[in-house]
Amino acid sequence: MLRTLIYGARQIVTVTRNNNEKFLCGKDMHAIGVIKSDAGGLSLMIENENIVAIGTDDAIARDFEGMEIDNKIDASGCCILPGFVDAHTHPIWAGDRVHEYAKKLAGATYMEIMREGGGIGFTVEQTKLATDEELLIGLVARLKRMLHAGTTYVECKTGYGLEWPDELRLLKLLEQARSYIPIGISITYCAAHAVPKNKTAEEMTEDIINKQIKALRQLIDNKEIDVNDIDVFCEKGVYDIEQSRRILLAGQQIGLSINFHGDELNYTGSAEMGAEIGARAISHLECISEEGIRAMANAKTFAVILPHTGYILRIEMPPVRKMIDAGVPVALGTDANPNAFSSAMSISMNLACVLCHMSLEEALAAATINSAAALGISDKYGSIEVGKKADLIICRCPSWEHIIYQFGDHTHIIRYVLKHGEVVYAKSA
Ligand SMILES: N=CN[C@@H](CCC(=O)O)C(=O)O
Ligand SMILES: [Zn+2]
Repeated sequence: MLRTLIYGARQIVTVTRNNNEKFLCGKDMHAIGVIKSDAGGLSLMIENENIVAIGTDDAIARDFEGMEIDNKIDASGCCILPGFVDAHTHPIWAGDRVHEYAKKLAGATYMEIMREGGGIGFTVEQTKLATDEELLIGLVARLKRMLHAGTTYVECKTGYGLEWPDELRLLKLLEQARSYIPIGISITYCAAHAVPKNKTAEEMTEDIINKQIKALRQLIDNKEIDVNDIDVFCEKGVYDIEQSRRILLAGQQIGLSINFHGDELNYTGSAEMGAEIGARAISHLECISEEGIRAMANAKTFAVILPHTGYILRIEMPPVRKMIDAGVPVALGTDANPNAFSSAMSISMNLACVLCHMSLEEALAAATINSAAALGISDKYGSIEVGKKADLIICRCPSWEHIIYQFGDHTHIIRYVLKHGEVVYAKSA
């Protein structure tokens, strides 16, 4: 057995307060657990991959007296937080879209660019032209940036292939990435991300249901690929509400959880439809209705908020305060993709606080335990609790809030990132 001790910390941010909460909602999102030391430091003991004890340095030293400790990490002057869980990313693609960024700054909308063949269509073309090796190198480099920014688990969507052979290639590369980088990966199948040129949404709906999802089922049954969720871009001019419902239900029938893009640029009724069919999570929701908020609160469907997207597109932010007050569990993601080019959850949290009016505590709960729950993994990840996986960030700062407050400066603050108890990133002195 490998035993690792982290000692001397100023604060340990457990996030959950009563152990075993699988997510936080309503007022509980603001009341996160933080252990502070009045005198002396705080310790956390890890055995193999798991957290086995949390307490003062003195108490942990007493409890483990005489036992062999293989690694010791000095966290004096530091705060320990759970690794961030990024609940929504599109990390596998080729060809950037910096030229479109300039167009957007000059006033072009997301849909205007998409209708001219840019946006997702442009990235699909560039991705098709790239070799497997190029795609894998780009993917692993992006995942590495995320890991160094404190993300220890990430949802990764396909969606720049659209048709089966191309989507299959992306699935295989996402699966391969697991052996190149120690970050947790939850794969989401998102062939319904856009409609390919010369096809209609109806033709693609049939193709995805009758061809792609059937082929996917075989791969999953043969244990060739571990896919978790099914996704659709449910949006005016992309997949309509009924096409989205059919695709999502077909995915659900092969055992995938429903986790999709809805009510982003226009109100489509995605929130109501998602809650009705048992979606675990719906992302964006900038245009959600009051009825949609009630439906998601009742169904306890996670709202995955992506503030970087609203910021870059200069669109109205989702009504996050109303959602939290109504009891919708709120999670957070970077949306990392060639439109919203960003990989740091600390930046998403800052934007969530300033632009979506979340408190620091709510933003952290959304970026940890709730994002883990939005991916169905909060039994093991998303908080610091005895028995959970030791996915941790050690930050040098006077109090944990600095990781959000010091906008864009996470590289200066994060000293160590641990995945399953192992140091996978250490800031050079
Ligand atoms: N809205 C749809 N999909 C992505 C954007 C992907 C892209 O533009 O390449 C999103 O979540 O923002
Ligand atoms: Zn997205």
